[in-house]
Amino acid sequence: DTAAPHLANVTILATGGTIAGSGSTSTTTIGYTAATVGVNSLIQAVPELNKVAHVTGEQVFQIASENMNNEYWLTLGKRVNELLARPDVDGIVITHGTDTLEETAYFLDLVVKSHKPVVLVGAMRPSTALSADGPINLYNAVLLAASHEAVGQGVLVAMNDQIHAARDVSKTNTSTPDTFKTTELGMLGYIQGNHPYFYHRAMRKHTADTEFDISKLQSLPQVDIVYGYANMGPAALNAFVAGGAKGIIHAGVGDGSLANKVKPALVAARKQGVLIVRASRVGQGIVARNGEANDDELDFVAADTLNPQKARILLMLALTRTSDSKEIQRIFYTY
Ligand SMILES: NC(=O)C[C@H](N)C(=O)O
Repeated sequence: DTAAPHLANVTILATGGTIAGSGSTSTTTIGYTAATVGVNSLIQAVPELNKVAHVTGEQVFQIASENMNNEYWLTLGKRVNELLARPDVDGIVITHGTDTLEETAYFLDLVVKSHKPVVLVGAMRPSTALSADGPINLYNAVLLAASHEAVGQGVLVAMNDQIHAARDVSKTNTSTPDTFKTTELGMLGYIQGNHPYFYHRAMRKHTADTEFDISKLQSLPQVDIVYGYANMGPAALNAFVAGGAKGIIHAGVGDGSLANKVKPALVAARKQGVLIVRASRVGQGIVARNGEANDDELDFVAADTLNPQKARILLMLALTRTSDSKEIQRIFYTY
């Protein structure tokens, strides 16, 4: 460690993904193997990290992020909270596959109990590829996690020289390095010339200001997503309810409309105690309470601007606190 003594202490928690992937040739950008390179190799590949922080690496798990699950989230969230409670840890970077990176970021945004920076980062090209994006993304993420500008900003995503808020960012392209976008609500800023620049801040409550506590949880309640489309019927919904779902995210068409063929099954599920959240498959815009459906009468919850996969996370955490739908609606307008 050749870093200067005044530098921040940043822990890199590695979880796998393409940033830790390797392919058979330098032009292999699909059909490579994710989650093969260990955290020490990721750090050694970027000696410039030593100029911006005292970096420590820890391999939390090693998976492609399509295999992310609730148990991994609880393990990761607890580890982040343990580390951030220590006075000798100033910030955390999490290397992660990009497929579910936005979900992990939002989960941590809701359960991390600290104002210290937490930054998620990934790559779209494996470490062996020409112009691999992992090393520069990792450098930017460590720079951001070591900065005073990132303190109190909630969990951040650093990709492609941009800074995004966990709640609102999404993966928008299957393969290009500029895939992470906060399309309409807007990203928070840029990283340029070894400096983070912020222009916006997240408005909803996050990190140290949330009401969620995972420290004693061993599991999360089952919440599933049903996808809306023309000719949709109730079969998937009924299967999830029969399979034990405590909550359902209805990723409806438009602004969360309910098809006549599906609505009775949603009402029946709610009568059995299953929480129903109306979200949208569209990707942008509000699903408003009592907008496209009478949520007061149906006892449903509106997702506001959360996409279905993030609404699932908020509903799981809400269900660890309450099963009252009005209280859960308050939670959906708070985070
Ligand atoms: N670019 C990536 O990281 C994709 C990979 N399938 C993952 O999410 O682990």
